[in-house]
Amino acid sequence: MESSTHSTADFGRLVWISDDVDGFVAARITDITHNGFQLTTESTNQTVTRRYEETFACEEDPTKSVEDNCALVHLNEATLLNNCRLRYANGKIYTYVANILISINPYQLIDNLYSSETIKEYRGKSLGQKEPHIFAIADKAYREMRRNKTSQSIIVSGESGAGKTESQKAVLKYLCENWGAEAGPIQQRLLETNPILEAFGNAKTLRNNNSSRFGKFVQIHFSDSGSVAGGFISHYLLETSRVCRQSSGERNYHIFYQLIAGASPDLYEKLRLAPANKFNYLKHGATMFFVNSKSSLKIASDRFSETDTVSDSIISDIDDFAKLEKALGLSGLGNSEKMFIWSTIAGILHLGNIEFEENSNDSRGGCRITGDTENSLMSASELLGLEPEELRMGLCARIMQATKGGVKGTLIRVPLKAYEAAAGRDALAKAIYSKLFDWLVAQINKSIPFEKSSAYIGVLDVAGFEYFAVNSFEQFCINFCNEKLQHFFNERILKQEQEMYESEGLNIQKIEFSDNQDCIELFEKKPSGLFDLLDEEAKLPRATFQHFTQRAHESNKGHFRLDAPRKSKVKSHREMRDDEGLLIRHYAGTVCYETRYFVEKNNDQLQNSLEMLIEQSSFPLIVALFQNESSTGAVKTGGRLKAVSVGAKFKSQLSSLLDKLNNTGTHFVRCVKPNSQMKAWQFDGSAILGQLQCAGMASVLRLMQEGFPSRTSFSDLYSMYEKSLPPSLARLDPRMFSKCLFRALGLDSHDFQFGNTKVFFRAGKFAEFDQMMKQDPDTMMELISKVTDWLIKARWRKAQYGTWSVIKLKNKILYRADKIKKIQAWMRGYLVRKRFHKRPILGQFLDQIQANLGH
Ligand SMILES: Nc1ncnc2c1ncn2[C@@H]1O[C@H](COP(=O)(O)OP(=O)(O)OP(=O)(O)O)[C@@H](O)[C@H]1O
Repeated sequence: MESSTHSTADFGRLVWISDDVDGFVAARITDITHNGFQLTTESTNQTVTRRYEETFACEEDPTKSVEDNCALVHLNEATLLNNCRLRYANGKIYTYVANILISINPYQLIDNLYSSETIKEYRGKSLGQKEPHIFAIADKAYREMRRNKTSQSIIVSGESGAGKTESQKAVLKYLCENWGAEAGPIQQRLLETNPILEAFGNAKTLRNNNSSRFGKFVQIHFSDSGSVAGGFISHYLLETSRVCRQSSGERNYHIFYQLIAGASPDLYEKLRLAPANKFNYLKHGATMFFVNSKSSLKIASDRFSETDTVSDSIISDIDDFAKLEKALGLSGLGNSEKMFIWSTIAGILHLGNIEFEENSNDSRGGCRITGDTENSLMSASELLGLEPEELRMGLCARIMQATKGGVKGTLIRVPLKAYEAAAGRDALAKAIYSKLFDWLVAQINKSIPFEKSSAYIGVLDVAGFEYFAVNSFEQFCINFCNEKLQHFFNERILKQEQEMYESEGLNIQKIEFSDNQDCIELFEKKPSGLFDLLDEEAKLPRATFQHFTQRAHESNKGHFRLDAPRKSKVKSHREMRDDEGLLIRHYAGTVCYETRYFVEKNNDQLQNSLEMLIEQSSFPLIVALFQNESSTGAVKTGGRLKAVSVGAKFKSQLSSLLDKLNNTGTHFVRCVKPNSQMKAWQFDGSAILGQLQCAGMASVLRLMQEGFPSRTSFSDLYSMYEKSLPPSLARLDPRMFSKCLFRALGLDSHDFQFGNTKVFFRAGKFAEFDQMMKQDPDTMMELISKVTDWLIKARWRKAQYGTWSVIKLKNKILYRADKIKKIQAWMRGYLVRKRFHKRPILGQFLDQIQANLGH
């Protein structure tokens, strides 16, 4: 609790205490001990004790909810959780914490929430003027882009299934519907990017039926006149391991099922498709289709692997395939390109069905393709434009360059063991899929070009912090990304904010927050950083994950953020050897990474023989996929192409992303997953609290409680109004003008503070601030007339005061003259009395002397 001193006045007071299930429950203080409280819980009437720091101040009326959390008297994580809970129970998924939007997934479509009518209602409205909404954030970003002439980013974060992608789609829709009309077909194409990205980049996981397995930054570019000019999508870290293997209950990328469900009979036949359970790359995960009972399209009965289906409000395999076809067409892809995509996807499925066995006839210990999967070899070759024999050779042997023995540089064929061939096959499938994804994004970008952009609004949607029972290289990269974003958030919201208060001379108490720079350095510092060590390991002739892990521990001995797995609180992690895992203390919690496949996953380059094989494809598009330098992540060094590891590529992508973010105005949307069962309107307090904490909301709340989240400089405010000002106001200096504006609006002096160059608003007062900053002529004229009125009244008051002062002064002067006369008279009398009073004494004294002398 904020105060450290507690007295009997606390008796009977309601506070929030932590609770394993609800996050916090209300309880009344019944006694105070030397280190904590004794309390009775409100709901269950139980007596409990808690340390002081485990209790949080509660509002006088805990049933009162507010749109902006900053309007509460006590800003802490308990009141935030309670406010969100109350709002969610009333069907409201959005809540502000100052300018940050919290969005809690309803897991149900809410009528009219994203309709065109709602879009109209939010246009031009300040934050706080209407109910909290993602549209209000989009509108704010747009207005700030126009006003400040700088690009803006909306950073949408949250764990898987929290609603990031839906939020991003809503922003896109809002911007396109409001300012996209002039962009013509580009607007439609921008909106149609989602079916393509989702088909190839989303999959059903245990946590989300439509989980994006890649990160993206979608930029909408605007012309000088403020209309949508085009767009650009950057993507990060597609989860390629999913192409070959999924956990039980999860699916591969949607496209595989969509193609099986939606292909016309001819296409189905041509691609030699079959139900999902006939393909190795699909059958280990869930094989059911997503269906929509209301759809007019029905999946042919012989395409089902199982009778079970899944229904989801958003996904339907057969309908989504139809949408995908349309979207690809809108993006400018013709029938031949679509056919290339379908045959590549089917080719990957058949490739996955090729199996290997050791070849006892091969004296060099090689393997061969099993007899009953020869058909799959034929199908895969045909669909990928390869010669079957070339594919067979490419898979069963590796081509290497001789470095000793014989002529140096001679190519030699090294036969592979069955398991090595299977690994090569999977690597090939993953490489083709990820290059296809890169190519599709590049096609989308080509279809939404812009000639001239004056600024953009970018929406960042990347996976939030992840922590599972087993954490591998994917979580390692995602969590590193989240550390970087958290650092950015800290810098933007917390550190810079406090520095500014100081430089502006505002007396705000310093808020402590945990700086995660040391954790970032653990990952990226040269040469001891984990990414660098991983790259170094790959250069060794006998690279092993154990050696990498050992070096990671040795090079970072004593690092606060790194420990051996045996220090973990989880038993299964403690059983890991020191050279098998890394225990990393992230800002959001400690994660134990199993390093087993780190080296392989970091190096996803295809063996030369497979790369050469693909180059021989008779399909130019397949060849082109692998020739695109930017998609391979290769860099030119001294005229030669040098392969870049996954980690190094991701690190450089992230650094350019952060450069972009640093140069834009930022808006944060924190998405929250309300429960792990994906149930509509179920609020699991404890899980939600954990997410709010991970999102750094506790420090924000403390800062907001003390600080002033909205501000503008006097000169900006003045210059915004300058052109419309009448001469009587134009004469004022910017600071004076701002003061007049504030007085005219009747703002309470407690709600704002004047700094050296800026004026600041308290939390919860954004509506007034934004009203002032709105550049629409009507509002400006209204405000100017208010200021003029106020100024006339103020001058009249001044004149009145002046007259009164003159009259008062005259009276005062007369009064004082009268009094002075009295004082003078009294003084004169006193002095005279004093003089003559002394004489008799002196006379008596002289008489005495004479008498003495006479005798
Ligand atoms: N605003 C919303 N209204 C209705 N349903 C929603 C909303 N937001 C999310 N959902 C539901 O939750 C599901 C998951 O949302 P979404 O895919 O946006 O999560 P995500 O945070 O992007 O997850 P991931 O990181 O796994 O991609 C959606 O498919 C949808 O069913």
